[in-house]
Amino acid sequence: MPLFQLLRHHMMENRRGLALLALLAGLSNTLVLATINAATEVVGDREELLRFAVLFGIAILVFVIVQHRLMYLVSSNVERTIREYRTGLFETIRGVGLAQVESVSRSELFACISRELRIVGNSVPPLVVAMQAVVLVFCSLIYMAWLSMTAFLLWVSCTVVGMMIHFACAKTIQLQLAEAYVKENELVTHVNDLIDGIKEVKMSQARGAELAEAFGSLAHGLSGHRVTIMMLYSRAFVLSQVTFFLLTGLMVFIVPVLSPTFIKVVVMTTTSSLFLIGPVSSIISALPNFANANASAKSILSLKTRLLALESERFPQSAPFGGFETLRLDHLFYQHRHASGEGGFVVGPINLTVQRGQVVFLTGGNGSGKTTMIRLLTGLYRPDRGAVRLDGGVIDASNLLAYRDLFATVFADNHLFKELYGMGPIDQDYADRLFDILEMGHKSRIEDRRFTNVNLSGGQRKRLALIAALLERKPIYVFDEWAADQDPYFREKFYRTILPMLRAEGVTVIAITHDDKYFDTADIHLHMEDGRLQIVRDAAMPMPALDSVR
Ligand SMILES: Nc1ncnc2c1ncn2[C@@H]1O[C@H](COP(=O)(O)OP(=O)(O)OP(=O)(O)O)[C@@H](O)[C@H]1O
Repeated sequence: MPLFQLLRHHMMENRRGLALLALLAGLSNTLVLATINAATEVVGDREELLRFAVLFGIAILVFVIVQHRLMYLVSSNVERTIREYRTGLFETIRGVGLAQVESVSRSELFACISRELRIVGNSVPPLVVAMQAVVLVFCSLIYMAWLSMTAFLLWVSCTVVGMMIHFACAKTIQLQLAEAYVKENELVTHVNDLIDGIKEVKMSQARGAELAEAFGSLAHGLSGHRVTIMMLYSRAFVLSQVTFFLLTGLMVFIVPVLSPTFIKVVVMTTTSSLFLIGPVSSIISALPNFANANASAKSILSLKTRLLALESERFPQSAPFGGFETLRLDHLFYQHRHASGEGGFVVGPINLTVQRGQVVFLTGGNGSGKTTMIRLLTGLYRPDRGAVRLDGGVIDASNLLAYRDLFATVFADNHLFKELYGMGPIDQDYADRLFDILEMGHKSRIEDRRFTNVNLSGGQRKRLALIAALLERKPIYVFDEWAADQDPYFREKFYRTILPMLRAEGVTVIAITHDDKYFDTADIHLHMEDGRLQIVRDAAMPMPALDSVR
């Protein structure tokens, strides 16, 4: 069962304590019942009655203490499991290769990390009550068997019938829940569309109306579905309750006929039966929770299995590279793969040599392979063939993390982190200088290692991203069409002030660009066409620094 599979680990660690507490809770509950029944026999005897009252009080006290402890133990174990799943999913995503992480559905991931795990957590208190009720029912049945075997057999057979009815209903409910889950995820996808595409939605009445209609019809279908599920639950509940009413009726009307016992045994078994209705009802009402939590656990486990099947990139930590003199791409070859497994666009083989301190420009038409080439160069994609070499040494799994740490990047679809995660001590003078050059001081600043404001225009956000990258003080900078978002004034600053400043600092810059006006600022100009790399100009070397071979 998925829910048990999900919670098993920590529950099994504490299984003895949990079993003991659940048993004690059930026994103390049964003791309450037995004490009441026994007290009804001695109503005239004050001394006896007092003794039973004390026993009654002790049973309740034990119940309260045990119940409290049990709930704490279960809740803390469940919350620990939820926490571990959340961080585990986060880490798994972090560890999956870039080429594969894009295949993960965002809405499914968000749903699992928040909604599904919460449903599992919320299902636990009613499930604990239900578990105790199971123990209580079990103990009370033994007590009832001791009172009257006939009453016991009647009770057990009716309960079995009631449970069979319930499980038959539960199967249908499970199927309906699985369908509702799919519809809920589709709803989330539509909300994502609305938020991510709000501008496009606002700009077209027809688009907005159609999206709203699709959402409305999904929501309508889902609410109808939910009503059906609730009605199925209600039917199951009513059937179970009726079974119990019939059961209690049997105690009063049939047991005296079948059993040659005294009237007081009939009264006691009836009391027991009535006493059991509460716990059994809590078991029944926990079943919807259980079914919901089970469906959620199933989706969580399924996502986890799919994520684990993706190629993980757990590379070992290695000593950082102090710097480098020569970076070489040696017969690099990479082929994109479609979700079907079919091979796609091919980049390479690529041969390129870059010396420390050089400024390299990469140009090329849309879809020519520039981004793919940059991802190979930065180690985000692993080449199918060929090697990246740093000062002659091959970059492989053993030193890839240290290699990636050589780069600071501003990608075209860069994400601007408000918090400067992973940055060492910030050089405040350098930061002030960068804010001055990029004229961002009046818009934002750095306080407590975070930007005070990131609600800015696209171009301004890119300028902050550039500041963040430069503050990393890495030996290689990669900029993917950074200047595309800037006006001519800041474009000029980028090519005529920032790049020369970086060259003077002895760092290497590799930039994808289309600004032909500034091509003179580069030491090497590369051009990409249909996955092949060509050298346009190499100011530093008489011989071409790269050759394109296919
Ligand atoms: N994840 C992917 N899976 C399959 N094919 C891909 C993937 N990413 C890119 N491609 C394909 O690889 C080719 C090169 O894409 P790439 O993004 O490297 O080009 P680009 O030169 O950066 O383009 P642009 O200037 O438009 O950003 C394209 O034909 C594209 O469809």
